[in-house]
Amino acid sequence: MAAIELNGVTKRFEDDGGVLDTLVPSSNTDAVTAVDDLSFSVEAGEVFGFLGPNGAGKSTTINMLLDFVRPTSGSIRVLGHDAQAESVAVRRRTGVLPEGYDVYDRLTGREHVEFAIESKEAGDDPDELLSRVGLDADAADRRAGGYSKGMKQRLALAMALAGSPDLLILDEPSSGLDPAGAREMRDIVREEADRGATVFFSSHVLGQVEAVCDRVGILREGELIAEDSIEGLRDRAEAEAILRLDVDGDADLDAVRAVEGVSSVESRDGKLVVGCTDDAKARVVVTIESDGATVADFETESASLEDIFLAHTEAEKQEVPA
Ligand SMILES: Nc1ncnc2c1ncn2[C@@H]1O[C@H](COP(=O)(O)OP(=O)(O)OP(=O)(O)O)[C@@H](O)[C@H]1O
Repeated sequence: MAAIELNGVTKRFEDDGGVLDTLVPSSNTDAVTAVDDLSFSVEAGEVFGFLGPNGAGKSTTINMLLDFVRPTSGSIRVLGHDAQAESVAVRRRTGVLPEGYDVYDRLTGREHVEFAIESKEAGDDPDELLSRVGLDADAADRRAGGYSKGMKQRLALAMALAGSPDLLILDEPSSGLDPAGAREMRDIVREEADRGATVFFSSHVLGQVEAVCDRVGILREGELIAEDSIEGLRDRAEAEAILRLDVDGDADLDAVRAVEGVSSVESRDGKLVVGCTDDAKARVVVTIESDGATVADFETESASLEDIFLAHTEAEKQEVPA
């Protein structure tokens, strides 16, 4: 069974502060399409990494799963419930670590977790949850206003874990955590998946999701541009070469993009960087030179997973090299 299912979901924020109104004329130039005809599903028990650069629409999607934001069109089901009509049922069964969680300065860490346990009508031991995220009894007794950024993030995770939710939604969970903290967080994600929870994990850092996710979806400008297992992405990376070229003169980038086997073309550090299959390398050089430019030098290397991610997310930033 799918734990999360989106069908043709679009969210346009109008200039009225984001209030849903499908009757607002589409000619409204101040409107932002945060999510554009998005369809995908996450299976129960899966750890799904939701990747994308800043502003891609990740938080908007999460807010729609929880009915904090209403889609302009399309339908969303979460844990078998309609995300809008049955949002109370969804939230009861979901633990959320929101991006940039603001603590209540004057409440202690323990009081935060007690509050989360009560609101889930659960019977967890608050100290156990706190120690699971690495906050000891001393920290539990302190007011959260004095916590470091990483401690606040740990506290938010403890609150999300209250009541052993069927679905965990973690928005940039590693932000503010040191490497040891990020590792502990990943261990908890795996433990939660092992007990059968579904984990929906958003991040703009590929490395964070690579170690822990079964599958990833890459979002760019509100659209899902890739959906694959980490293994699938790795296979793709192995089949790809990265070509870094020093070009004298203006290369016709559209012509390079049109070369069979080319998946990305962009300018990085004054070089033209082309992602392509191995056999397309010669065609790329010929295409550049047939247009009057000269390839002064070039080097090739295998693509890393990071390259694949950047190729997908930065494709709009293509420019002619200086
Ligand atoms: N309430 C809002 N009103 C107007 N525009 C909004 C609102 N919320 C988000 N947006 C716009 O929607 C787009 C997607 O934003 P969103 O916060 O969903 O991206 P994100 O992928 O979570 O980014 P980040 O990684 O920076 O958190 C952006 O262009 C943003 O400016």
